[in-house]
Amino acid sequence: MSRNDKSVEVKATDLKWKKVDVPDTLDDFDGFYGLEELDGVNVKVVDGKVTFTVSEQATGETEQDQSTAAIPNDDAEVDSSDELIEFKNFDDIKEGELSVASSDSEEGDEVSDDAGADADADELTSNVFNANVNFSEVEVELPDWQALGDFSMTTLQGLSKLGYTKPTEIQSKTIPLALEGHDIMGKASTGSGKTLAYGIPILENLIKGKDSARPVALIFTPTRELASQVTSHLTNLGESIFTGRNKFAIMSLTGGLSIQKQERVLKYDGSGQIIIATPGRFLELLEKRSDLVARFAQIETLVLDEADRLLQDGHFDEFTKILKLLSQARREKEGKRSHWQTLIFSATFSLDLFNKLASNGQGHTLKESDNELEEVLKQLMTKIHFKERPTIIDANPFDKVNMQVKEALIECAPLERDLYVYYFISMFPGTTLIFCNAIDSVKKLTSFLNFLRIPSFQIHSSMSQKNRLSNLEKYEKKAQFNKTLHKPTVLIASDVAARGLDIPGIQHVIHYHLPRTADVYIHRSGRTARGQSEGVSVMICSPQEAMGPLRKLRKVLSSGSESQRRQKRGRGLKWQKDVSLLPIEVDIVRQLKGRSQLAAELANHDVSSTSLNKDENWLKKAADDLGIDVDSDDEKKDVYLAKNRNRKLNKTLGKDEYKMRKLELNSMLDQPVRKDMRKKYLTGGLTNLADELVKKRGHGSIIGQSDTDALETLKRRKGKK
Ligand SMILES: Nc1ncnc2c1ncn2[C@@H]1O[C@H](COP(=O)(O)OP(=O)(O)OP(=O)(O)O)[C@@H](O)[C@H]1O
Repeated sequence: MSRNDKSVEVKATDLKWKKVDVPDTLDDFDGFYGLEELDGVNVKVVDGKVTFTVSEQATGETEQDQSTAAIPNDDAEVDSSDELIEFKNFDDIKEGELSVASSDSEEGDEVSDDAGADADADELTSNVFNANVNFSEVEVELPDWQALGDFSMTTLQGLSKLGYTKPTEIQSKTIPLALEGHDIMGKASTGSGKTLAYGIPILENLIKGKDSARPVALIFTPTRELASQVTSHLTNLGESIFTGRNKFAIMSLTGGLSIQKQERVLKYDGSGQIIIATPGRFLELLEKRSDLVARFAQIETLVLDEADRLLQDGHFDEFTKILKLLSQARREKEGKRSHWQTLIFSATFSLDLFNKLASNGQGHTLKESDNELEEVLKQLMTKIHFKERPTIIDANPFDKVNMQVKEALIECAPLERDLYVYYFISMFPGTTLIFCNAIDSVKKLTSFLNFLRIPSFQIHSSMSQKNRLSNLEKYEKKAQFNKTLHKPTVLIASDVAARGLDIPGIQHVIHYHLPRTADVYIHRSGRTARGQSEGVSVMICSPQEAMGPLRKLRKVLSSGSESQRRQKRGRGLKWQKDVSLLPIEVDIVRQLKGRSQLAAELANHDVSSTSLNKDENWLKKAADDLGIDVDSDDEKKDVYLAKNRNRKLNKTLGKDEYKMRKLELNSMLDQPVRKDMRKKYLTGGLTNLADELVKKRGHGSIIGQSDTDALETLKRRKGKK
């Protein structure tokens, strides 16, 4: 198509497909192997959909001319965009799918009306072309993204491939300013796309940068998992930049992995242009290799993801040391005036952070009327040297918990937490992430649920990095498989997994223990309802907790300036009205009680005996290292060790006892749980349960229970109020 031709968009079905003769060796199976090709057509992906444009001149000609016009002759200028389209995996296309595309349909074929043909054409385009198009080889248009800035085709192709046709609110507000180099403090709810809000401008700088030796950005995250996730998010988005570029251009630097290997990789040309690091490991590297200080002092952008967490606890000291080293080196090399761009993001710039920062400085306690973010920023500016006063972008000014999260509460006796976790997962067999405040509880709950034949995986901070990542992968794989069977899959974690982790498809978050602070609650609950999806967050607490920690938590969550809240919700809600009680089917709880108790005993045995073995091995190893014999009486003499040992021994079972309980539990688990226990016969009562069973309708493991979706159950309940 020559440049000065105007082009018009045409449907796939209106294109002049040309059959390609298939060699005689292949039986043609009624065209199933029929290859079709096109030329003189410009392919473009707009808003994620494949479109075809041909020159206006070509569409106005006769059938005969069009077919020759479609074949560029020697002297006609062949536009680089003219393409022969060959679709890979042709045999993936179901038979007849292309029949809509071929213009020379056989005589007597049923000619569907226009609307029907259009619908078929759209279906064909989506099934065949969008599913098969290789985004890195076609031109992409994403108008809503391109309105934010002049993006490279690499970024647009990456966004198209990921299916992100529209930016989220925090992305729309952040990206234009970030591209201009401004300092930004961004706040947006969990799962709202903050990673790409700072990631896309940085990727654009990498793509457009001329000097592959100059580092572009340093991104700090509080946990290794989050660093590895941000690395894969950015690598996925910018996938096509790696052809002809060092594959370590984007890399993570975290603990738990070999520091020697990381040093070696950093020596390759073009490596580490974008670094995603945890402060501890990064500081270790800077202190070990002064040349890295000079190198990374040249960055264009510094990012603090989960900034409030990074500036709390242990991270803060490491972080300020890193900034001091880099700022000093920058001043020496490029003078006082030169400074990198700083972007800080979180879903919670919490009061706790403010009070911590204020307590170290000359700050004052925040009054209700103050603007929380402004005050936190004032404090931050005494700790972090910004290039200018950062622009505050608050994409979530009113609500703290993501609006797409439906919250609920289960009140139960302190010793019935396990039973109600089992009840919830039995009733709502989806994907569930359970948070515990203690690692011991994580271990016990994992064992408890596995005894109840509920596939459960654990991640907590005392596991090695390798085990944490492999358990996360095992969970995701199992969840993918169980989803097709409508069976539950559970991940149980300590708060190391509370922040930032973007685990696909988590439907429910359960707070087995109430979190210690409001921001932990917000981040935990934000592991569900990612992107555009919705989710459920359930707190399990005793009546005593309901009047103590829960009351405090709900009041902090429902704080924020009252006028803002009233404006947003029409009237301030009392905290009790914020959260609905999860409806409980008491007769089902009763049926689950026996098996829950047995599983709890078996889990206690498992965890205690494992721990006792570990203690013994540790004691033996310590004695060997000291070259002394361990005398069994020594333990008895040490009061603490003896007490600790007895506590664990009391939870272990004898071999026969263990076997008996396991047999008893398994025979119980083979009995179906039945809603409304009083129904003796499957065919009696209002619903014919036998019919439901045969047709596999309703619940997979509770006969007579139809609801399997917690979100719908809670929405329906909210509607009743
Ligand atoms: N423009 C977009 N359109 C659709 N999905 C998106 C878009 N941007 C990001 N996502 C997806 O939304 C999910 C959440 O993104 P991300 O992890 O960046 O959220 P976040 O705000 O950083 O969350 P958290 O506060 O928990 O760290 C991810 O699965 C991401 O791939």
